Amino acid sequence: MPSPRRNVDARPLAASASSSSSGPGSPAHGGGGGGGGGGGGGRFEFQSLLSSRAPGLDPTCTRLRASESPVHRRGSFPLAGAGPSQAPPAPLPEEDRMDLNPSFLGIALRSLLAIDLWLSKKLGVCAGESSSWGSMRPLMKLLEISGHGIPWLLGTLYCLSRSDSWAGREVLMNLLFALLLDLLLVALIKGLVRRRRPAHNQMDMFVTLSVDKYSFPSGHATRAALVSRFILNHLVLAIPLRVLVVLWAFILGLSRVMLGRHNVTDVAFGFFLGYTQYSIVDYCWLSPHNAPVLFLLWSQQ
Ligand SMILES: CC(C)=CCC/C(C)=C/CC/C(C)=C/COP(=O)(O)O
Repeated sequence: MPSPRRNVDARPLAASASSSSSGPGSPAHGGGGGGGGGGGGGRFEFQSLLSSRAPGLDPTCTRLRASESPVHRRGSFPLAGAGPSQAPPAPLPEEDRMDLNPSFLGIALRSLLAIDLWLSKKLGVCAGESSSWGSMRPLMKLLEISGHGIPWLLGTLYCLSRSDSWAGREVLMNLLFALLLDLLLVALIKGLVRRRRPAHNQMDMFVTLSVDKYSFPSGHATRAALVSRFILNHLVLAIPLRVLVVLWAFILGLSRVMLGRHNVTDVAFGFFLGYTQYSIVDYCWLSPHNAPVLFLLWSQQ
């Protein structure tokens, strides 16, 4: 649902004509059709509406022969009083042409974004104490801490310091590597994309980095997917516990939207990124064979 970047100037054409031919709002400047003319023909639809409906306009507009019509002369627009000696208006800037003629991909992305914003707002039922599920907010915030970077980093370091087997150390060393890689990638993408958190979010999170003012992707969702995949692959757990790990990851992701911290796409991409990060960690798996120095250093601590 593309929306024209500039509003349509509803002034009579004669009034428009008195201003600059490429001024804001003037069709020559790319002001799209008022009736939702974001499509390729929006500019000309707007022009023909004006020339056919507005009474009392300069007759030079209506006297235009078909061959002089702007439909035939792309990039120009007839102006009241504009004589043949006047230079034709400059052609539309490239970015305006793209705006008026959005690709299928552009429309699909904008529609997805609109659905995303609408759904995220609907699901943000714990965004504030006065929200419809506001009483659930403390529970959601507890879940938030369960997926925060600090407890996971400190917990891993603690277990590493207590581990007395090489196998245990190897797994924990890789978990530490995974958590650091996750922090780095999420910070990098947040800094590049710079998508603002939803307007209904209250910024009352426990210890954040400066990039955490941005929402894409959700760091909690990446960690949930990464850690749960890691646990499922490296810990021998009974089936009910495995189900619990998957449920935790899913509910943690959902809670990000319910708390109003994120839009749905932030969480969906976060899950995808976390899942992919595990594949990277698995591919670069650190062991005493390929990273002996790391393991020796740690064992001397
Ligand atoms: C070693 C180091 C740089 C630790 C920093 C740990 C830390 C403060 C992580 C931030 C975790 C956080 C609040 C992420 C934001 O999650 P979203 O789901 O809101 O994106």
